[in-house]
Amino acid sequence: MQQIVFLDRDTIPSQITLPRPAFAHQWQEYPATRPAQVVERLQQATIAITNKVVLNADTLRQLPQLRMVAIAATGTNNVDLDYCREHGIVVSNIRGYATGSVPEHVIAMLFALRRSLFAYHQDIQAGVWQEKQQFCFFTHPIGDVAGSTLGIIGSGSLGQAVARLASAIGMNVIFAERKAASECREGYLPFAQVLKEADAITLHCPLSEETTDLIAAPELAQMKPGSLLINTGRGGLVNEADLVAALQSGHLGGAGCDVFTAEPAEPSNPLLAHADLPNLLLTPHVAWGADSAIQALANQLTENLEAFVAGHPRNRV
Ligand SMILES: NC(=O)C1=CN([C@@H]2O[C@H](COP(=O)(O)OP(=O)(O)OC[C@H]3O[C@@H](n4cnc5c(N)ncnc54)[C@H](O)[C@@H]3O)[C@@H](O)[C@H]2O)C=CC1
Ligand SMILES: O=C(O)C(=O)CO
Repeated sequence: MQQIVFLDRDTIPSQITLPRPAFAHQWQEYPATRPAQVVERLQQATIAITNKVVLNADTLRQLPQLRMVAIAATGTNNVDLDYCREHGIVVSNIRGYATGSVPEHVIAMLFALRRSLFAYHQDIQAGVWQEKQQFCFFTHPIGDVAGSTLGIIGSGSLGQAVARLASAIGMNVIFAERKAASECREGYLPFAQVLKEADAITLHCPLSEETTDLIAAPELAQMKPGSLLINTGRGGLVNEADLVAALQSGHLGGAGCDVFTAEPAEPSNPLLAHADLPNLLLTPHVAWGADSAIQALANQLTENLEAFVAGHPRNRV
């Protein structure tokens, strides 16, 4: 009988139905799991479900029963895929479930930053209006989203879905070729050219060795003055301290960050430590968080388990 252990069940909110697989199984779930608890909790497991709990080689080699890791997310950077491949552990992820939710979050951040919504809210709270003589006041830039250029890094399901929504609101969309590439595929522009030409950049590639610190001081310096950076990919794609410096210097117009190098982010994280910057918008990794998206994720998770047990794994990574 399959022994299924879900390590971080509370990442799926209670209003979402998580269908139980139809095959015979024992199910054990934990609201959350600390690194030190993983090995003990997965000792008998044949199938581990994890959203963000890290399963590295050190942990995996202590789990001889494990046959499948079902990642309850698209991003796979919390699991040592090489180890799993070499040791016959099937890994599956969830695909294309948030093509409504994430793009809406990205576009919401773009509008909020381009129109300085957070900054105006802060000024009203600080009593700035009472010092002015008019029905309105202008203390922060307000620009147009329509007609501006959006640079997209990562052209998978989310990059493409963001492109569709951005085009619908009148943005010009350009896709970046990989940073290290010497030639450009059709439909892509060189990475550096996208940095230079875009009024806003949005990140939709996976976190890997190749993409860690993809955007750091040199790349931020190449971005157009006043441009925006939106990161709903993974925190490690951006050097957080360098991003804060680019906002403080006034070179960057604003940044929207949904993901952080460590989550939950500590108060000492550079972005949290500067969360009062008027042009920095932070959300706690909730771009995927529309109920419709999470329900689609939950359904796909069960389908992945059933396909594995039926002998034809799907969404293998
Ligand atoms: N904040 C949130 O709530 C969510 C964040 N994510 C993140 O978004 C990422 C993308 O999701 P999807 O579009 O569904 O994945 P996907 O697998 O459909 O697309 C990823 C794309 O990135 C490209 N890519 C890989 N390495 C690259 C590189 N070095 N430079 C440029 N492009 C590269 C791939 O070729 C692919 O086209 C996930 O890996 C995950 O980290 C995903 C869902 C929700
Ligand atoms: O699906 C993903 O990769 C997410 O980050 C949401 O958990």
